[in-house]
Amino acid sequence: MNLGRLNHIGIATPSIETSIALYRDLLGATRVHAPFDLPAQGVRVCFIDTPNTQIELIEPLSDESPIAGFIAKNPAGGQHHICFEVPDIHVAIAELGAKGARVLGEPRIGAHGTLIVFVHPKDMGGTLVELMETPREGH
Ligand SMILES: CC[C@H](C(=O)O)C(=O)SCCNC(=O)CCNC(=O)[C@H](O)C(C)(C)COP(=O)(O)OP(=O)(O)OC[C@H]1O[C@@H](n2cnc3c(N)ncnc32)[C@H](O)[C@@H]1OP(=O)(O)O
Ligand SMILES: [Co+2]
Repeated sequence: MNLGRLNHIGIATPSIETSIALYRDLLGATRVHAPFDLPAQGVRVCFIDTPNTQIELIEPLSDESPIAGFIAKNPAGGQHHICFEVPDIHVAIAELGAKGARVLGEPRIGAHGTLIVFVHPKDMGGTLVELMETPREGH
């Protein structure tokens, strides 16, 4: 598996609008994309561009959201996951499994429209890691 670029840092929040204001007004973020719902993943998402990666703000869409538990434990939100690009998600899954790491669920389409999976935080030193298949040119 070739670990690629840091595609985004996932920040869980109880309110995407509140978090947008923080990044825009406190940190001077200038490229804030329009928020959108990702019902299949149980989250509302907003990408904020930085020069070398993105911030991915994620807000639970319901109590069944995979991040509802995180927000219950961290009511103000906080850093949730980091996402790296990989050339081939299936190769990554096979190699991680062969090394005994738990890959959570089946690959599914993420917020950037390519296949993603998550590695259990307990197998990555306490950090929830998302792997995302590198977008093809022009996508
Ligand atoms: C997909 C759209 C978008 C994209 O980029 O394309 C996204 O990234 S959306 C992101 C939201 N989706 C996910 O996070 C899916 C993967 N996550 C999961 O399956 C769960 O969140 C899971 C399994 C990591 C945790 O589930 P849950 O919170 O229900 O379980 P526990 O509370 O029992 O937690 C178990 C254990 O893990 C620790 N934990 C939980 N979340 C995190 C985290 N974000 N970072 C680090 N550690 C985490 C939790 O503290 C528990 O540890 P323990 O020592 O047992 O208390
Ligand atoms: Co993500």
